[in-house]
Amino acid sequence: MATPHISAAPGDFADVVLMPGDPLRARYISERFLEDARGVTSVRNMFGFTGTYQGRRISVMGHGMGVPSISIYATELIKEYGARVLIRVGSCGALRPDVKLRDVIVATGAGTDSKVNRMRLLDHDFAAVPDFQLARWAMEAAERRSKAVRAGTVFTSDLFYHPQEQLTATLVRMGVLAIEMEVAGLYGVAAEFGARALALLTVSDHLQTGEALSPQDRQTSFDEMIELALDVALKVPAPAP
Ligand SMILES: O=P(O)(O)O[C@H]1O[C@H](CO)[C@@H](O)[C@H]1O
Ligand SMILES: O=c1cc[nH]c(=O)[nH]1
Repeated sequence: MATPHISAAPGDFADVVLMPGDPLRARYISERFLEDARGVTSVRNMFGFTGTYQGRRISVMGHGMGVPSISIYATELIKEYGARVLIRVGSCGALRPDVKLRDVIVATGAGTDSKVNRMRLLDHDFAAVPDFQLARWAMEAAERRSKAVRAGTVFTSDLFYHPQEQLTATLVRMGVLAIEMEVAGLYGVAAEFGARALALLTVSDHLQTGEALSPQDRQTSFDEMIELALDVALKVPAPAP
């Protein structure tokens, strides 16, 4: 039962899928955190793996860059492979001075310049929010691990190189923490197909100061975010066999 973009067999994916943008980060997560992991798809080198974490079956798959890309993979995972919980583990650019490099953000809502959610909702604005329980589990996990996280809104842009010079200042004025390229799309797909979604984001660069994480720092910071995502995954009741 391959789809146009996923070559896995039925049952190859777990009900919970962690999704980084970069497929190589998906491979890294499977090697670093999962036991008995095996590759289940590699169409276009968008790698997906399934294994276990503390005995719980979990998958991890890259989603690429941008709303169209994550929309394809999220839709096929939910509709064709039975995924019920999608957790984006991504990077983002900080907008506000009080948001620092390495901060982990629990994206409690996402504004966007993408039109996809308006296409879903008769051209009206859609409230792109995560599943509340997943977000709560993420906050509780952060507290247990004594990891400070930021909960707040982000902005999902179709353009990495944005032509509107006033965008950053306007988003700061609206209290938006960070900018990235997929969250609003993920929350829209989940809503459309009755799945649950959450996005955790690590601040990899700062739009105000120009600072950016070194590759080494990037790795360490992402590990902390992935541990939180896995804590959330462990809370999701496993499907009946
Ligand atoms: O690191 P990921 O998860 O890909 O996230 C961010 O990085 C990419 C841009 O460089 C976009 O996908 C953006 O959302
Ligand atoms: O989409 C992104 C990701 C990281 N930093 C940015 O400025 N934009």
